[in-house]
Amino acid sequence: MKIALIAHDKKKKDMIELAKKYQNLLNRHELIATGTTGTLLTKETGLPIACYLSGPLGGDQQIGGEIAQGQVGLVIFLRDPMTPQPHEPDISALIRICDVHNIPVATNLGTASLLLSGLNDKLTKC
Ligand SMILES: O=C(CO)COP(=O)(O)O
Repeated sequence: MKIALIAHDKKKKDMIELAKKYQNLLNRHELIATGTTGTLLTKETGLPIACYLSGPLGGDQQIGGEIAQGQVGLVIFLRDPMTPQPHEPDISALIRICDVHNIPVATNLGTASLLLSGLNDKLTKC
């Protein structure tokens, strides 16, 4: 499954910890990410990640395009609800396109942990 990983700046530390915790699971999937998130995750975890443009430069839209084409199965998007983002329309569009195509999207750490542990359970039972 292709999994998209995206985190706003104040959530990048949480994303790194999450990726380390679920490293074995993530390793079994194809990973894509917005530019800064992906670069940081690769450096911190060694996971192979295809890095797209940085979010404010169009990375959210690139990932949204893949979701619209049915290529992404899960989105982890750790959003910062306390900081205004210059590309807010792109962020809304990304969440919307997940809803349009019924793609699971976690926008906070609690949901992300639940989704990844659920996926882990499912794979270990197979
Ligand atoms: O802004 C983002 C998502 O909206 C994340 O982009 P970066 O991973 O490039 O910081």
